[in-house]
Amino acid sequence: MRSTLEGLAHDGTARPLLVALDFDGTLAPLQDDPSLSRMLPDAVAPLRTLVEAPGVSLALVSGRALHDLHALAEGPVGTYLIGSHGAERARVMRHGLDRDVVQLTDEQADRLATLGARAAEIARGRDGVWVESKPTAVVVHTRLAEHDDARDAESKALALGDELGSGVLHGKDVVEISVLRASKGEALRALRDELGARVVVYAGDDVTDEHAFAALTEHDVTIKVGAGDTVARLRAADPHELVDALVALAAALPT
Ligand SMILES: O=P(O)(O)OC[C@H]1O[C@H](O[C@H]2O[C@H](CO)[C@@H](O)[C@H](O)[C@H]2O)[C@H](O)[C@@H](O)[C@@H]1O
Repeated sequence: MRSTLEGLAHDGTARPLLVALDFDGTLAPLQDDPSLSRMLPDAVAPLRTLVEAPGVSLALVSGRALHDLHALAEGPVGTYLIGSHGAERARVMRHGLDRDVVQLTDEQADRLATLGARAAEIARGRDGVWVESKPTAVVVHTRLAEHDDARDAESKALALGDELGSGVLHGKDVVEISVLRASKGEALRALRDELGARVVVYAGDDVTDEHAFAALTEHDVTIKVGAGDTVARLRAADPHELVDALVALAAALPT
Protein backbone atom coordinates (compact mmCIF):
# COMPACT_ATOMS: atom_id res chain seq x y z
CA MET A 1 0.00 0.00 0.00
CA ARG A 2 2.79 2.39 0.96
CA SER A 3 4.81 1.55 -2.18
CA THR A 4 1.71 2.05 -4.36
CA LEU A 5 1.27 5.56 -2.96
CA GLU A 6 4.97 6.34 -3.35
CA GLY A 7 4.72 5.14 -6.96
CA LEU A 8 1.89 7.62 -7.60
CA ALA A 9 4.08 10.45 -6.37
CA HIS A 10 6.63 9.70 -9.11
CA ASP A 11 4.09 8.95 -11.86
CA GLY A 12 3.55 12.10 -13.91
CA THR A 13 0.64 10.46 -15.76
CA ALA A 14 -1.29 10.25 -12.46
CA ARG A 15 -2.19 13.94 -12.59
CA PRO A 16 -4.54 15.55 -11.78
CA LEU A 17 -4.52 13.34 -8.67
CA LEU A 18 -7.31 13.46 -6.09
CA VAL A 19 -6.53 12.08 -2.63
CA ALA A 20 -9.82 11.56 -0.78
CA LEU A 21 -9.90 10.32 2.80
CA ASP A 22 -12.60 9.31 5.22
CA PHE A 23 -12.26 10.82 8.71
CA ASP A 24 -13.51 8.65 11.63
CA GLY A 25 -11.68 5.34 11.82
CA THR A 26 -9.39 6.34 8.94
CA LEU A 27 -7.50 9.53 9.85
CA ALA A 28 -8.90 9.66 13.40
CA PRO A 29 -8.99 6.56 15.64
CA LEU A 30 -12.55 5.77 16.81
CA GLN A 31 -13.66 7.25 20.14
CA ASP A 32 -16.59 6.55 22.44
CA ASP A 33 -17.37 10.28 22.42
CA PRO A 34 -17.45 11.55 18.79
CA SER A 35 -16.67 15.10 19.92
CA LEU A 36 -13.22 13.89 21.01
CA SER A 37 -12.21 12.58 17.57
CA ARG A 38 -9.07 14.18 16.15
CA MET A 39 -6.86 13.46 13.21
CA LEU A 40 -3.64 11.66 14.15
CA PRO A 41 -1.04 14.41 14.69
CA ASP A 42 1.31 12.82 12.13
CA ALA A 43 -1.33 13.34 9.42
CA VAL A 44 -1.25 17.14 9.63
CA ALA A 45 2.01 17.76 7.73
CA PRO A 46 1.45 15.32 4.81
CA LEU A 47 -2.07 16.62 4.24
CA ARG A 48 -0.71 20.15 3.98
CA THR A 49 1.95 18.97 1.54
CA LEU A 50 -0.69 17.21 -0.59
CA VAL A 51 -3.01 20.19 -0.78
CA GLU A 52 -0.13 22.46 -1.83
CA ALA A 53 1.39 20.08 -4.40
CA PRO A 54 0.87 21.00 -8.09
CA GLY A 55 -1.70 18.75 -9.75
CA VAL A 56 -2.89 17.25 -6.45
CA SER A 57 -6.20 17.88 -4.67
CA LEU A 58 -7.24 16.75 -1.21
CA ALA A 59 -10.75 15.88 -0.01
CA LEU A 60 -12.08 14.71 3.35
CA VAL A 61 -15.18 12.60 2.77
CA SER A 62 -17.24 11.89 5.86
CA GLY A 63 -20.56 10.95 7.34
CA ARG A 64 -20.05 13.87 9.71
CA ALA A 65 -22.12 17.01 9.30
CA LEU A 66 -20.02 19.57 7.42
CA HIS A 67 -19.62 22.01 10.31
CA ASP A 68 -18.54 19.13 12.56
CA LEU A 69 -16.05 17.82 10.00
CA HIS A 70 -14.60 21.31 9.50
CA ALA A 71 -14.22 21.91 13.23
CA LEU A 72 -12.76 18.52 14.11
CA ALA A 73 -10.69 17.57 11.08
CA GLU A 74 -9.00 20.96 10.61
CA GLY A 75 -8.34 20.31 6.91
CA PRO A 76 -5.75 22.71 5.46
CA VAL A 77 -6.79 25.64 3.24
CA GLY A 78 -7.81 24.31 -0.17
CA THR A 79 -9.22 21.00 1.14
CA TYR A 80 -12.57 19.90 -0.24
CA LEU A 81 -14.96 18.76 2.48
CA ILE A 82 -17.75 16.32 1.71
CA GLY A 83 -20.02 15.88 4.73
CA SER A 84 -23.22 14.04 5.66
CA HIS A 85 -22.26 11.11 3.41
CA GLY A 86 -22.26 13.36 0.35
CA ALA A 87 -25.25 15.57 1.12
CA GLU A 88 -23.07 18.59 2.02
CA ARG A 89 -19.99 20.01 0.33
CA ALA A 90 -17.57 22.90 0.87
CA ARG A 91 -13.99 24.01 0.33
CA VAL A 92 -11.78 25.27 3.14
CA MET A 93 -10.81 28.89 2.50
CA ARG A 94 -8.36 31.07 4.40
CA HIS A 95 -11.29 32.49 6.36
CA GLY A 96 -14.12 29.99 6.70
CA LEU A 97 -15.77 27.78 4.11
CA ASP A 98 -16.96 28.20 0.53
CA ARG A 99 -20.05 26.15 1.03
CA ASP A 100 -22.85 24.67 -1.06
CA VAL A 101 -25.96 25.34 1.03
CA VAL A 102 -28.29 22.40 1.60
CA GLN A 103 -31.92 23.45 1.46
CA LEU A 104 -34.51 21.01 2.67
CA THR A 105 -38.04 21.21 1.34
CA ASP A 106 -40.78 21.79 3.94
CA GLU A 107 -41.68 18.12 3.66
CA GLN A 108 -38.08 17.03 4.29
CA ALA A 109 -37.73 19.42 7.23
CA ASP A 110 -40.93 18.07 8.77
CA ARG A 111 -39.77 14.51 8.24
CA LEU A 112 -36.39 15.30 9.83
CA ALA A 113 -38.17 16.69 12.91
CA THR A 114 -40.36 13.58 13.12
CA LEU A 115 -37.32 11.35 12.72
CA GLY A 116 -35.59 13.19 15.57
CA ALA A 117 -38.55 12.63 17.87
CA ARG A 118 -38.98 8.98 16.90
CA ALA A 119 -35.23 8.30 17.27
CA ALA A 120 -35.34 9.88 20.74
CA GLU A 121 -38.10 7.38 21.65
CA ILE A 122 -35.81 4.54 20.56
CA ALA A 123 -33.00 5.84 22.77
CA ARG A 124 -35.22 6.50 25.79
CA GLY A 125 -34.56 4.03 28.62
CA ARG A 126 -31.61 2.40 26.83
CA ASP A 127 -28.43 3.35 28.63
CA GLY A 128 -25.67 4.25 26.17
CA VAL A 129 -27.99 4.76 23.20
CA TRP A 130 -28.15 8.39 22.08
CA VAL A 131 -29.21 10.46 19.09
CA GLU A 132 -27.07 12.84 17.05
CA SER A 133 -28.86 15.45 14.90
CA LYS A 134 -27.41 16.59 11.58
CA PRO A 135 -28.73 19.07 8.99
CA THR A 136 -30.06 16.25 6.81
CA ALA A 137 -30.15 13.19 9.07
CA VAL A 138 -30.45 11.72 12.53
CA VAL A 139 -28.01 9.13 13.86
CA VAL A 140 -28.74 6.55 16.52
CA HIS A 141 -25.45 5.78 18.31
CA THR A 142 -25.01 2.48 20.19
CA ARG A 143 -21.27 2.19 20.88
CA LEU A 144 -21.68 2.61 24.64
CA ALA A 145 -24.77 0.40 25.08
CA GLU A 146 -24.93 -3.20 26.30
CA HIS A 147 -25.10 -5.74 23.49
CA ASP A 148 -28.87 -6.46 23.67
CA ASP A 149 -29.83 -2.80 24.00
CA ALA A 150 -27.55 -1.92 21.08
CA ARG A 151 -28.93 -4.61 18.74
CA ASP A 152 -32.54 -3.80 19.68
CA ALA A 153 -32.03 -0.05 19.16
CA GLU A 154 -30.28 -0.66 15.82
CA SER A 155 -33.06 -2.89 14.51
CA LYS A 156 -35.70 -0.35 15.57
CA ALA A 157 -33.70 2.45 13.95
CA LEU A 158 -33.38 0.46 10.71
CA ALA A 159 -37.15 -0.08 10.71
CA LEU A 160 -37.69 3.64 11.32
CA GLY A 161 -35.37 4.35 8.40
CA ASP A 162 -37.38 2.06 6.15
CA GLU A 163 -40.56 3.83 7.22
CA LEU A 164 -39.51 7.49 7.06
CA GLY A 165 -35.99 7.81 5.65
CA SER A 166 -34.85 8.54 2.12
CA GLY A 167 -31.65 6.67 2.90
CA VAL A 168 -30.46 4.45 5.75
CA LEU A 169 -26.83 3.59 6.52
CA HIS A 170 -25.72 1.05 9.12
CA GLY A 171 -22.16 1.95 10.09
CA LYS A 172 -19.95 1.14 13.06
CA ASP A 173 -22.30 1.32 16.06
CA VAL A 174 -24.48 3.83 14.24
CA VAL A 175 -27.68 3.80 12.21
CA GLU A 176 -28.01 6.95 10.17
CA ILE A 177 -31.38 7.95 8.70
CA SER A 178 -31.30 10.72 6.11
CA VAL A 179 -34.09 12.72 4.50
CA LEU A 180 -31.97 13.15 1.36
CA ARG A 181 -30.58 10.60 -1.03
CA ALA A 182 -26.81 10.88 -1.03
CA SER A 183 -23.78 8.65 -0.96
CA LYS A 184 -20.05 9.07 -0.65
CA GLY A 185 -19.72 7.34 -4.02
CA GLU A 186 -21.89 9.83 -5.91
CA ALA A 187 -20.21 12.79 -4.22
CA LEU A 188 -16.74 11.45 -4.94
CA ARG A 189 -17.57 10.81 -8.59
CA ALA A 190 -18.95 14.36 -8.95
CA LEU A 191 -15.81 15.89 -7.41
CA ARG A 192 -13.56 13.73 -9.59
CA ASP A 193 -15.41 14.90 -12.71
CA GLU A 194 -15.19 18.55 -11.69
CA LEU A 195 -11.46 18.31 -11.05
CA GLY A 196 -10.82 16.10 -14.07
CA ALA A 197 -8.84 13.77 -11.82
CA ARG A 198 -7.14 10.97 -13.76
CA VAL A 199 -6.42 8.99 -10.61
CA VAL A 200 -8.24 8.96 -7.28
CA VAL A 201 -6.92 7.56 -4.01
CA TYR A 202 -9.66 6.75 -1.50
CA ALA A 203 -9.20 5.34 2.00
CA GLY A 204 -11.98 4.46 4.43
CA ASP A 205 -12.79 2.06 7.25
CA ASP A 206 -16.57 1.59 7.37
CA VAL A 207 -19.26 -0.09 5.30
CA THR A 208 -20.39 3.37 4.18
CA ASP A 209 -17.01 3.77 2.47
CA GLU A 210 -17.77 0.80 0.24
CA HIS A 211 -19.96 3.15 -1.86
CA ALA A 212 -16.89 5.26 -2.52
CA PHE A 213 -14.68 2.26 -3.33
CA ALA A 214 -17.35 0.97 -5.72
CA ALA A 215 -17.54 4.33 -7.52
CA LEU A 216 -13.87 4.15 -8.51
CA THR A 217 -12.12 2.23 -11.28
CA GLU A 218 -9.31 -0.30 -11.49
CA HIS A 219 -6.92 2.57 -12.29
CA ASP A 220 -7.69 4.21 -8.94
CA VAL A 221 -6.25 3.28 -5.55
CA THR A 222 -8.72 2.01 -2.95
CA ILE A 223 -7.59 1.33 0.63
CA LYS A 224 -9.68 -0.34 3.33
CA VAL A 225 -8.54 0.64 6.82
CA GLY A 226 -8.92 -2.16 9.38
CA ALA A 227 -10.64 -5.53 9.17
CA GLY A 228 -13.79 -6.53 7.30
CA ASP A 229 -15.02 -7.48 3.85
CA THR A 230 -14.33 -4.89 1.19
CA VAL A 231 -14.14 -4.23 -2.52
CA ALA A 232 -11.04 -2.10 -1.93
CA ARG A 233 -7.84 -3.48 -3.48
CA LEU A 234 -5.42 -2.50 -0.73
CA ARG A 235 -5.57 -2.55 3.05
CA ALA A 236 -4.05 -0.63 5.98
CA ALA A 237 -4.20 -2.34 9.35
CA ASP A 238 -5.25 0.84 11.15
CA PRO A 239 -5.14 4.66 10.89
CA HIS A 240 -1.47 4.67 11.94
CA GLU A 241 -0.42 2.51 8.99
CA LEU A 242 -2.47 4.67 6.62
CA VAL A 243 -0.94 7.88 7.95
CA ASP A 244 2.58 6.40 7.63
CA ALA A 245 1.81 5.75 3.95
CA LEU A 246 0.51 9.32 3.49
CA VAL A 247 3.75 10.60 5.03
CA ALA A 248 5.67 8.50 2.48
CA LEU A 249 3.49 9.77 -0.40
CA ALA A 250 4.01 13.39 0.61
CA ALA A 251 7.77 12.90 1.03
CA ALA A 252 8.05 11.32 -2.44
CA LEU A 253 6.25 14.16 -4.28
CA PRO A 254 8.58 16.18 -6.54
CA THR A 255 9.55 19.50 -4.96
O1 LIG B 1 -17.61 8.82 7.44
P1 LIG B 1 -16.88 8.96 8.75
O2 LIG B 1 -15.93 10.11 8.78
O3 LIG B 1 -16.25 7.67 9.16
O4 LIG B 1 -18.03 9.34 9.78
C1 LIG B 1 -19.02 8.37 10.10
C2 LIG B 1 -19.65 8.66 11.43
O5 LIG B 1 -18.60 9.11 12.29
C3 LIG B 1 -18.98 9.35 13.63
O6 LIG B 1 -19.30 8.10 14.22
C4 LIG B 1 -18.22 7.16 14.23
O7 LIG B 1 -17.12 7.71 14.96
C5 LIG B 1 -17.43 7.97 16.35
C6 LIG B 1 -16.19 8.61 16.96
O8 LIG B 1 -15.05 7.84 16.77
C7 LIG B 1 -17.83 6.67 17.04
O9 LIG B 1 -18.17 6.91 18.39
C8 LIG B 1 -19.02 6.04 16.32
O10 LIG B 1 -19.33 4.76 16.89
C9 LIG B 1 -18.65 5.85 14.84
O11 LIG B 1 -19.75 5.31 14.08
C10 LIG B 1 -20.10 10.35 13.70
O12 LIG B 1 -20.56 10.51 15.02
C11 LIG B 1 -21.24 9.98 12.76
O13 LIG B 1 -22.16 11.04 12.70
C12 LIG B 1 -20.67 9.76 11.38
O14 LIG B 1 -21.70 9.43 10.45
